Formats: sequence, structure tokens, C-alpha cells
Amino acid sequence: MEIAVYGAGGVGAYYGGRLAEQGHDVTLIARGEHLDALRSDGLTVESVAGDFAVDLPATDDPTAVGEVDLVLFCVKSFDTADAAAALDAMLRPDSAVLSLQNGVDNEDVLADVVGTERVWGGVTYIFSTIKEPGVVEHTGGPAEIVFAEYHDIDDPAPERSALADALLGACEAATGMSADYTEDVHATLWDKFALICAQAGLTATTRHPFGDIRATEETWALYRRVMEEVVAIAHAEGVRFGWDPVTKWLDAMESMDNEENYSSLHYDLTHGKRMELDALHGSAVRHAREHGVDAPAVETIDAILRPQADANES
Ligand SMILES: NC(=O)C1=CN([C@@H]2O[C@H](COP(=O)(O)OP(=O)(O)OC[C@H]3O[C@@H](n4cnc5c(N)ncnc54)[C@H](OP(=O)(O)O)[C@@H]3O)[C@@H](O)[C@H]2O)C=CC1
Ligand SMILES: CC(C)(CO)C(=O)C(=O)O
Repeated sequence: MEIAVYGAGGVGAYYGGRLAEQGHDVTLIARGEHLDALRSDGLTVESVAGDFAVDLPATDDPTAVGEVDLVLFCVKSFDTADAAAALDAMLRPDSAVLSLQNGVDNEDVLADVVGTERVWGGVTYIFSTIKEPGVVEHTGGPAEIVFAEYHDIDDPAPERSALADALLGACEAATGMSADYTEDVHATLWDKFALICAQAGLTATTRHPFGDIRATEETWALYRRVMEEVVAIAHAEGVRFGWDPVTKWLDAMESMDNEENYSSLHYDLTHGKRMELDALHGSAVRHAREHGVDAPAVETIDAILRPQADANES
């Protein structure tokens, strides 16, 4: 496959590197010192699933990449609109743009620019960051992608494409990652949104790792309440889960060996980087108000984190 990774950071460079290891034709789109290092020294990945290094073409100019089958869209949500505006030169009518971002609004922004039929919605479960320019550190998580062709929530899901099958096959063959196809992309996006609002919200506000949150009765109850509120907002949006996300995630997280993990939001907060608060709790609050759903826990987390998010932005 010909793949461009738009936003070759913690998530994008990890998956782009893994697919390149399998011989796929991957180009990284990055910028600044990270791009300089990718160009001069190649990409180094330090991973709990096995370290590797790979030399890939890297650029900050999407118009220099040429047309590709697939764009892995992995910029932070606050960069979505700007990056989307430069997608056109990489896309044929049958190319796809797969967002692996957190949040439930990115796909609609992409669809407005490139057309819904070329957008795939996706989520990923991984802890991976830029450790230093040119070096990505994957510290945990199953490194799984779940995706499908995007569509308006009121429209039926499109048929699974040959390109989606090709990506599933590529991910299956790759080491250190896996992929799954979802029959309901909206349920998948909101299911992850419920988890990330709880995981990111509680690790960022308490500044404690997941293990401490789970071990503290009051804080674990709040983790649950955040998920319950987000699921209520999803129901008001018209999302129909074939499962109960709160039970599913609490069961999974109860037994998960991830005591030391935080979240990408906590990482950005503690490293003085711009935070995705507006795409996470900010977005949940907007969706809640739109539907008249009460979301006091989510609103509180948004309010607590807002001064730090503003400080990191300026
Ligand atoms: N990190 C994780 O473990 C997880 C992250 N996610 C989600 O994945 C998405 C990506 O996160 P993450 O990988 O951590 O983000 P990173 O900040 O590590 O990577 C994004 C990269 O894209 C670059 N970039 C942004 N805009 C452009 C542009 N126009 N041209 C070239 N480069 C650009 C950024 O550069 P610069 O730094 O200069 O802005 C940065 O290097 C987020 O939505 C996040 O919530 C989901 C699951 C886990
Ligand atoms: C769910 C979690 C915490 C890890 O995949 C995540 O998405 C993030 O840190 O952004």
C-alpha cells in the first residue's frame, strides 16, 4: 500500500513505521526538529513490542508526497482543520483518510473538506509519544486500530471496501500492532470517547497514574461517572451501542495491568504542550448542552483543566 502518515508523532510514526517494516510505501509528514531528525537519522521506535529503526521519506509539504491509497491522519485535533486543507494533493477519488485521533468531531471536519466517502473513522489503543526528535516511545497498550468507512449517523454504513480489507491484511501481517473492522463506526468512536474522557480527565486532573485512580474509591467512582455521562450524551446523539460501554470498560480496566499508564492529555499537560481539552471534555460539554443532557462531572473536569490548557496554548 502507498501510505502517507499526516502527523508522524507518537501514534502516526509508530503505526507508519510498523507498516513500513512490512514493505509498504510509507511517507511521513512531520515538521520542526522532529522532521529534521527523521530526515537526517531516520525513525527510531523504542517499543514494548520490540524496538526498530527505519529510514523513510519525510516532508512537511503534503503536495510533495504524491497520490497515495491511504492517509493515516494523526495530527492533534486542534490541527485537524489546517491539515485537512492540504489533503487534496494526496488523494485520488478512491483514496481514504483514516483518522486515528481521539474525539468525535474530527471525521466531520475531514468529511467537509474531502467528502464523506473518502473518510474512515478510527480509534486506537496505545500509549506512544515523541521521546525526542526522531524517536518515538511506545510504552503500552495493545497497539490496536479499530476503523470503518465513515458515514452520517442517519445513513446506512457503506459496504466494506477492498482498501479496508487491504489495510486489515497489512495490519495483521505487521508485528507490534493489530486492527479490527467495526460494523458501527459511530458506536466505536463514542465508546472510545467515553473511555478517553475518563482516562484522560482523571489522570490529568489528579496527575496520578491509572493504578492510583483505580485504587481510590472516590476517584474510581468519578471515573465511572464520567463514562456514564458521555454514554448518555452518545445516546442523545442517536448512537446505539450493541453493548454497555461503561460495564465493558470498567470490567476491562479492573483487570488491566496498566497501573503506571496516564494518557496523552496528561502527557501534554505535564510537558507544557498544547492540550486537546477542547476536542475531549470541551466537545462533550458542547454535545451535552446541544441535547440538554446533564454532564456535571465532565463539565467539572473541563473547568478544572481549562486554565492549564489555556496556559499551555499561549
Ligand atoms: N499518544 C497516544 O498514546 C495516543 C494518542 N491518540 C490520539 O492520536 C492523535 C495524535 O496524537 P499523538 O500522536 O500523541 O500526537 P503528537 O503530537 O505526538 O503527533 C502529532 C504530530 O503531528 C505534527 N503536525 C501537526 N500538524 C502538522 C502539519 N500540518 N504538518 C506536519 N506535521 C504536523 C505535530 O507537530 P508539532 O508537535 O510541531 O505540532 C506532531 O509532531 C491525537 O488525537 C491523540 O488524542 C490516541 C490514542 C493514544
Ligand atoms: C485510551 C488512551 C489513554 C490510550 O490508548 C488514549 O487514547 C490516550 O492516551 O490518548
